[in-house]
Amino acid sequence: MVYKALTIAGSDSGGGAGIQADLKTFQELDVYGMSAITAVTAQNTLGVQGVYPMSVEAVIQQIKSIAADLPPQAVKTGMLFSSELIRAVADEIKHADWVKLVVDPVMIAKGGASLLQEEAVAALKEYLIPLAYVITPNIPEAEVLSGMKINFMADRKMVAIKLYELGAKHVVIKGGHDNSELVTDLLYDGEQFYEFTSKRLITQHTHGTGCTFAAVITAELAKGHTVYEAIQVAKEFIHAAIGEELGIGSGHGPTNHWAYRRGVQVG
Ligand SMILES: Nc1ncnc2c1ncn2[C@@H]1O[C@H](COP(=O)(O)OP(=O)(O)O)[C@@H](O)[C@H]1O
Ligand SMILES: Cc1ncc(COP(=O)(O)OP(=O)(O)O)c(N)n1
Repeated sequence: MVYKALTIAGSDSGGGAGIQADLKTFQELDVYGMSAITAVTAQNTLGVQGVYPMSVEAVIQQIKSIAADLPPQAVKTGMLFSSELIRAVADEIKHADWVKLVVDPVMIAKGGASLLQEEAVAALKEYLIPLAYVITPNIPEAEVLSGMKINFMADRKMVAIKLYELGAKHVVIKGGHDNSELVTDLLYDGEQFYEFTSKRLITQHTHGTGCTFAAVITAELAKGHTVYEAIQVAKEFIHAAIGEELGIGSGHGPTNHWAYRRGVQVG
């Protein structure tokens, strides 16, 4: 059986995040990767130098072409940029009846560049999040989506409930932006909370962690694993990818997508 996953996201010319991170991750996990590109970014480890959105027509045709011939078992969305693109992508996903949908609500790159227009947040909440099987915001994204401030784990739990009420079946609020010694990602499935914790690795090479983490979940869902199992793998994958630095570029370097496959053990 060949498992197939589709990413609907932006291109990162530097190869650390976006479509490139997703396809590398799918490949590392033995899942056949496909893409629908929503925007091209000119980007490197120092920041984002340009954002060039695709037309709605171009994005929709890419998705239709895949749906007609290569139906994926799981789909991920990343950078969607505008409310027009969000609405059109949500319509196509609904039409294709793709259930295993991982929505990574990408808003701002680590260097500060905006990858989502401000007015598009409402469209994310109204059209895409209700279709999500899993949503994977980081802390700042969860704050924007909920309109609530997160200081402690108790706040994160309240926000997770609020995001679940938007219609996502599983909410994962990632902990990379917290400053504690341990990094905890929180899962809420509508009934219970689960915490996935690892040691915080001290490095500036964390470009693309969110994309990679959500791509692992997508790949594992495509293989038929549960959300809980998929997050366990995602946490191990990202820990190895951050832990064994490639050390390339002079800014926030990309993670190492082959570290997990090579069985790298990071303390
Ligand atoms: N310094 C770190 N050490 C270990 N794990 C990390 C670190 N930073 C992020 N992670 C992990 O990487 C994933 C992405 O987290 P986060 O940085 O919050 O997302 P984003 O890249 O979307 O901002 C999560 O699984 C988180 O636990
Ligand atoms: C094209 C593109 N998509 C998404 C991101 C953001 O990726 P993320 O994994 O959140 O990593 P950082 O940019 O925050 O390091 C991106 N930069 N480019």
